[in-house]
Amino acid sequence: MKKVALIAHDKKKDNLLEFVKKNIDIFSKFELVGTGTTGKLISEVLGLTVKRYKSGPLGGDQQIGALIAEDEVEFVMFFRDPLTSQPHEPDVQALIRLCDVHNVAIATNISTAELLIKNY
Ligand SMILES: O=C(CO)COP(=O)(O)O
Repeated sequence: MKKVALIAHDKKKDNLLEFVKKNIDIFSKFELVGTGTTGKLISEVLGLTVKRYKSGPLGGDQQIGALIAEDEVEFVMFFRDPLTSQPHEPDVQALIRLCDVHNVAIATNISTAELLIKNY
């Protein structure tokens, strides 16, 4: 079973939390990985085991990108905040690029996430 990656920018964390909670039966079937703060929140609030990497601005997006490059990731939920400037925007773009390079599904908003999760 491949991993599922969970990432959200600060203003989108509640949305991701709500989405994972709503689909907890599906998410609990996967090995979950996430960036630092997102992973902590999901494991603390929902009680799921999430392997946490570094916080996004400190390299977490790149660590998740490395898992994608190793073909270890089934899909990515990355709820981005397009209205707030991110100091690590190049890392965000690199992660999305690697999803395209390796043909890994990535949902960057709830509507896409809803469609994606219907496959599972
Ligand atoms: O910044 C992020 C993704 O780019 C997310 O990082 P955190 O989960 O540590 O907030």
